[in-house]
Amino acid sequence: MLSVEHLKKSYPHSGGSLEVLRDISFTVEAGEFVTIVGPSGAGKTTLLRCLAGLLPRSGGSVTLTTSGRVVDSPPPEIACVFQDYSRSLMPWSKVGRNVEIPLKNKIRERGKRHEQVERALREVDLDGFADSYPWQLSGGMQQRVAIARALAYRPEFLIMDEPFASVDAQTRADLEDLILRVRHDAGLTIVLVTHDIDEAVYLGDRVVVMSGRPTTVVDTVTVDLPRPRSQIATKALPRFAELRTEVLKLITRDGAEVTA
Ligand SMILES: Nc1ncnc2c1ncn2[C@@H]1O[C@H](COP(=O)(O)OP(=O)(O)OP(=O)(O)O)[C@@H](O)[C@H]1O
Repeated sequence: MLSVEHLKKSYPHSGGSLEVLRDISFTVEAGEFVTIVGPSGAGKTTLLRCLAGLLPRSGGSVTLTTSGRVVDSPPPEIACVFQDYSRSLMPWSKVGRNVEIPLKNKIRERGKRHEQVERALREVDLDGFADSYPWQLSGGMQQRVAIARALAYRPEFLIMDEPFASVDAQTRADLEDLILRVRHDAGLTIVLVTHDIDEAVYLGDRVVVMSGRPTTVVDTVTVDLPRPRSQIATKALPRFAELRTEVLKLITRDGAEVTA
């Protein structure tokens, strides 16, 4: 379980300080899919970077309660996928190598590493593409490489920052379903930030709604929609519409801009 308690983050700004996260507390249970929405500039990326140990906190704590580890640097249990696959993949390295590199310290034996790479590429339906370069693939395929790289690491937690924001609508829907499938198969715990309320409700077990800056948690909405989810059947449920309205009301209470 991941526990976030009274997390605070300010940045130095114009000789003073910019308070971004004022007081953020929530937990993520093992195996849970938690989505986070909030207005632009609320500090969602800042929050994820603090959760992943990539950014020092100004106060509060982030703890992996199973191991008791306080997250002060990137922990081995967590892997991240960011929005901009074009910046996160190395264009000069083939797909297989991109997926393999983070494994180098974890798995010393080359053969085992390659097995893990092939398995991860299969999980995202990219078997046969290990010898392609990222620039030879479509945007959606490149983001699948970034997901495979995270999966190959066999993390307990996957932290995703707007991972589907740079692809077209149909690819986005396909990637959403892919992540639901791999999460189910690998028993992953996922925290995902999105601007898109439909996506937050469709994917999540709970939606954490953040206020505008200086940011607090406005509320957490439990998504009591049946699984497995389906782009057509789930989104046609009256309960889906009720939940998206509930989240939208919580966000717009703050006067925020969102994709609804
Ligand atoms: N490294 C940094 N140094 C100084 N200020 C920063 C830094 N990173 C982010 N900020 C500021 O913190 C605030 C929150 O930024 P952040 O990117 O975390 O928000 P966000 O909710 O993810 O935004 P968006 O929804 O637009 O992607 C912004 O005002 C931003 O300018």
